[in-house]
Amino acid sequence: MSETTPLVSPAEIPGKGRSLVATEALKAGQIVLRDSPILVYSAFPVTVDHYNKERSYCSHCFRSMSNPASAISCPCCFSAFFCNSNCSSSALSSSHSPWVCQALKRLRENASSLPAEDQQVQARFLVAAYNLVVISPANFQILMSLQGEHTNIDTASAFLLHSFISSLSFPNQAQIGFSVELTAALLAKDKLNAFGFMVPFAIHKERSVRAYAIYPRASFFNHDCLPNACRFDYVDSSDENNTDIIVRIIHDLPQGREICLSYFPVNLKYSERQCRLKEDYGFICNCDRCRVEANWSDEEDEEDEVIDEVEGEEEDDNNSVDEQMSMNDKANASAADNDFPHAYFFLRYMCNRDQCGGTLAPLPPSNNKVAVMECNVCGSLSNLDELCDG
Ligand SMILES: C[S@@+](CC[C@H](N)C(=O)[O-])C[C@H]1O[C@@H](n2cnc3c(N)ncnc32)[C@H](O)[C@@H]1O
Repeated sequence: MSETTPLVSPAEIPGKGRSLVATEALKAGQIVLRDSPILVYSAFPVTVDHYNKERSYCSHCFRSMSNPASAISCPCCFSAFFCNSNCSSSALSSSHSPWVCQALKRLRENASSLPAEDQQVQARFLVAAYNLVVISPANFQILMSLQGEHTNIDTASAFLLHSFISSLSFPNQAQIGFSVELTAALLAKDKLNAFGFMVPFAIHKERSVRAYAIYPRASFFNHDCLPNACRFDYVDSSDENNTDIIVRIIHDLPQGREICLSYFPVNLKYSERQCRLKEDYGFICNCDRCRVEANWSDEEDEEDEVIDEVEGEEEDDNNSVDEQMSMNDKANASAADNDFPHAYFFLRYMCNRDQCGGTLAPLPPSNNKVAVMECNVCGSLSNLDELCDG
């Protein structure tokens, strides 16, 4: 997308805050946003068990390390690993500045003061966020302008994390009003706006996140349980901007339509979606799909649960896949049913590869008549006609 002809522009949507809407009619597969992160941080806790995992990804570009044994480690903190000397030297003036290096060293040495693994990851975020004050005050201001208030965060947790950061002084601390409220507000911004880079998809391997990134413009996308756009990342590509996020339209849209992503795999059940949106994002979803599913009878929910239970006995640790199966079964059974008007979405836009749960969007439109769909989780490509025939 060029800066002069944006295909989406910010708008205020009643009850949903800021959002992005189409400035013109959009074609399936069109890229509506390409955005570079203001910060990226590792998703691994700092405890020893994770040491090897962390070595598998470059601490600067976050690409998979082709040969972890040859990674260049930071000689000062021994907590950062780089895939080559370019990443190592760029990191020293940005993501792994001397202050970050000192902070990560302290974090590793004092991991017992933050025993919960998610707090160690939050501490990594805070280190990356406060590092912006030193390396890019403008990006720190952008971060501060994103959604998320200090009141969204548990006070005890904010105090604990703030006391860790307070043990490391950094330049301009006074100018930014360094306080526990500021730390809590930053944590809230992370919670509401961070996107995860997954570890490469592999069958029979649990999905997990390698790093989190925060984007200035992609943070404006609101959620819908039947999204009309989905986001792709190509972290392992050799592209210079490999941590950019790319958002593509799933199907044609008219001008003025709000562009929404789903904040999690679309195959979750109504109750689970509502619960996650309330707990993690602080809102009650009232999208078209939720309005329909709110009226589904208890028996329908129980039917799904029975299918889940039977499948769960075979594979207890993969709930989302079980849910996908029941949603797909249901979609096949009632594609023309008014009770399930969004069945078409599951048939057309959900990846049917085992244990994937990704969403499909066409590749950008070309002269080629056949639409090629790409899955945003496993990356598989399929021909739309084949999918429909299937
Ligand atoms: C990533 S931000 C999206 C941009 C945000 N609306 C803003 O004004 O900056 C996520 C937050 O947007 C709001 N939001 C997103 N989708 C929503 C929806 N479908 N209904 C109501 N609020 C929504 C919630 O407050 C959520 O925590």
